[in-house]
Amino acid sequence: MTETTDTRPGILLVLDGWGHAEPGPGNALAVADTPVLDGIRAKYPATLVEASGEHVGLLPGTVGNSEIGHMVIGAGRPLDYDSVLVQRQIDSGGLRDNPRLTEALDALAAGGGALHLVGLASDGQIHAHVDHLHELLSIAAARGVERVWVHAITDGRDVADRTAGHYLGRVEEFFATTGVGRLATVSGRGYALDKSGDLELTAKVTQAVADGRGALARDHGQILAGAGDGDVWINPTVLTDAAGEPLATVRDGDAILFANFRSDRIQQLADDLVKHLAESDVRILSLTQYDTEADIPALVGRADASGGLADQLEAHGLRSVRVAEQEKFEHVTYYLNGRDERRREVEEHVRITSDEAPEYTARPEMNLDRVADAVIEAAGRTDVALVAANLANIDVVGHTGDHDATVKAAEYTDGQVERILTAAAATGRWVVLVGDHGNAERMSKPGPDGAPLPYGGHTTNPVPAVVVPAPGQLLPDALRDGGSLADIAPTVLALLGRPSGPAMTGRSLL
Ligand SMILES: O=C(O)[C@@H](CO)OP(=O)(O)O
Ligand SMILES: [Mn+2]
Ligand SMILES: [Mn+2]
Repeated sequence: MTETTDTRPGILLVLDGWGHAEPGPGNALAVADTPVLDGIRAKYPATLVEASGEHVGLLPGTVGNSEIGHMVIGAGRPLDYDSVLVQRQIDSGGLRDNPRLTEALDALAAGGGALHLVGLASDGQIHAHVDHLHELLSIAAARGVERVWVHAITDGRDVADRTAGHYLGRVEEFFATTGVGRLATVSGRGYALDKSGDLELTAKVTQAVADGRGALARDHGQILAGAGDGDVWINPTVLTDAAGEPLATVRDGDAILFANFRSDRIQQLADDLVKHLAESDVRILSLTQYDTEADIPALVGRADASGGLADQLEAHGLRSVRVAEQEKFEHVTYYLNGRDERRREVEEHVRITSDEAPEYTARPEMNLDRVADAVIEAAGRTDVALVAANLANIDVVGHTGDHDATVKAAEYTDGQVERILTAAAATGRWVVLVGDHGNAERMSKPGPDGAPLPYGGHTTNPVPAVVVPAPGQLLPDALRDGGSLADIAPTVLALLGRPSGPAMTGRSLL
């Protein structure tokens, strides 16, 4: 790690979903007209860094995601992500003997209560893995629990759309192989995993899961036949018996286990169900630790992510201003700080909100101009050592799967980056730009018949990392190749003229 003697304040821009791939079908970033981003990658020290799989603490071959991406950028080291910790407990047999789980299951077996499993049914591995339901069903059967209800959440965002039938079929196979379990409700993730605070969406799932109230269907085939808007927006539906009665409701003596390993979306549903069942005698658990208001016991704890950039800035008395739109505000604050909600005196947060409902395809610009305004304002302050911002468009619009809207999102981002670079030069600041995982560089995937289908999910591609020097700043003419997101915090600290944190295993790219 080379310490620059030339210490200057700077700006860290995380371009969400900004991955790298060779030009080709579906690469919206290669098609987009982005002269500023292309220009700095050619002119200034730049490289590609890994942002997926074991490089950032995910299982090998797993696409990157915003949580682990921002956590590793902040921590300056790979972190065992919750999905890895769960898989490790499964593989070691630890989950089977997990005392919180066995105590709950034994109480159900003794009292005749039912277990309700609530989770995203896909193998997208961003929020959940459907195979974890298989393990939980198998453990419940082994502990003598007779009734297990699966409340499946359909995806269509982390995996190709209209694949819910495939995954629900897998869940039905789990029932056959483990000898226990039935499907009780099916809800699209647009309802069940809303994180915008729209509790009307959440309530429809809570009523279906807890009270068996909502649209009715005899089997999941009937549900999918009516799923006109794709997997994300499948109406929360209750499965019924021949008489049209709901197969399951949550009763006293039952237990609910949330099976997503990622908290930031399912936590809204978990809190709503806890409130809804406050007067009931229902044990509620989660597979991993959730950031809910309610205190929900978790089966698998999370890795320690302390000692990162936020702690180093605080230790050196360096003020930072964090800026993002609401979709990515937690990422540039809470996750960048290692899932630590302590607000440090040297830290200021600017959350850009909008009162109109987001229309990402129609308005790929989102509110990025206001994000850039806030970055430029903070850059003008001499008491601010670091401005750290997330530019959300490329990922958030990328998730729509709409190639042309994503091209526009990238082009608009290019223009706003130009404004920020101009302000940085005027205020004597360097700028580090990095993606947190790939997305828009791959907007289509071959379907079962080989024909390209729209794909709005993340990728395992590396992401660009660029250092734009402050005017007159002396920097090496190239960045070290072969790095990962773990090397960003050490690079930022070196540019600030500070050493890496002792817990950081990443090394400066300079
Ligand atoms: O939107 C989300 O929750 C995930 C995709 O499911 O994306 P990101 O990791 O970028 O938040
Ligand atoms: Mn992201
Ligand atoms: Mn995303």
